[in-house]
Amino acid sequence: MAVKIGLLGGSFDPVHCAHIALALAARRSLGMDRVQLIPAANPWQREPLATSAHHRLAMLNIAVRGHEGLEINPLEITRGGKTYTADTLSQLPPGPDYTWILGADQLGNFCSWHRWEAIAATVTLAVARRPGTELAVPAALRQRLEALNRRLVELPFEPMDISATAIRRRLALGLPTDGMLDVAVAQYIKENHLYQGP
Ligand SMILES: Nc1ncnc2c1ncn2[C@@H]1O[C@H](COP(=O)(O)OP(=O)(O)OP(=O)(O)O)[C@@H](O)[C@H]1O
Ligand SMILES: O=C(O)c1ccc[n+]([C@@H]2O[C@H](COP(=O)([O-])O)[C@@H](O)[C@H]2O)c1
Repeated sequence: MAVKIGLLGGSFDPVHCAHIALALAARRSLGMDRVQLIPAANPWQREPLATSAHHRLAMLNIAVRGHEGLEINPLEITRGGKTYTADTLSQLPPGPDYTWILGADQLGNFCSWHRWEAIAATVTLAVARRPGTELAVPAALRQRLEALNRRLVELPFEPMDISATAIRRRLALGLPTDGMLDVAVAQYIKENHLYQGP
C-alpha cells in the first residue's frame, strides 16, 4: 500500500498550538504515516510576513519536537519566490498518497489559488472547522471534485480559537499568550525579541 503523507502548508508566523493539533488530528484520523509542515516562502495573497524564514523554521523545529510523525519540509523556503502550492506539489516525489490539510478559511479561498484545479486533481483535501468561518465548499470546487470523482474529507477537529494574527497582536501589546503557543516557542520568541512592534 502507498505511504500516506499529510501536507500542512502555512505561513507559521508563528506556528501555534492549533497547527500542531490539526497536524496530529489529521495523522491520527486518516492513518497517515507522517505529516509534513511546509512553511511558505512568500505567501502572495498576504501582507509581508512579520518574521524571517529562518525564525519561522526555527520555531517549527521546536514545535514538532517530541511529536511522532510530524516533520518539517522546507522546500518552499528553498525554492523561494512567490509560493504556489501547485509548484510545491509538482516537486514532491511520486509514489505516496498525499493529502493537503487546511482550515475552513482557506477552503473558502481555495478557488483563488494559482492552478487550484490541478491541486484538486493531485491531492485529497482534508479540512478542519475553524471558529468564525463557515465550513463551506465553494461551488466550483465541489463541481471539480465531482468530475474528478474525488472526495473532500472533513477532519474530526474540535474548533480551536487560535490564530497567528491574534498571537502577533497580543505579543505586540505585551499580553499573555498562554495555551496558544508551545512554551518553548514562546521562549524562543521572547529571546529573539520577535513580534514586538505594532
Ligand atoms: N485554529 C485553527 N483551526 C483550524 N485550522 C487552522 C487554525 N489555524 C490555522 N489553521 C490552518 O492552518 C493553515 C496554516 O495557517 P496559517 O499559518 O496562516 O495560520 P493562521 O493562524 O491562519 O495565521 P494568520 O492569522 O497569520 O492568517 C491554514 O490552512 C489554516 O486554515
Ligand atoms: O497556491 C496558491 O496560490 C495559494 C494561495 C493561498 C494560500 N496557499 C497556501 O495555503 C497555505 C495557508 O496559507 P496562509 O496564507 O493561510 O498561511 C500555505 O501553504 C499557502 O502557501 C496557496
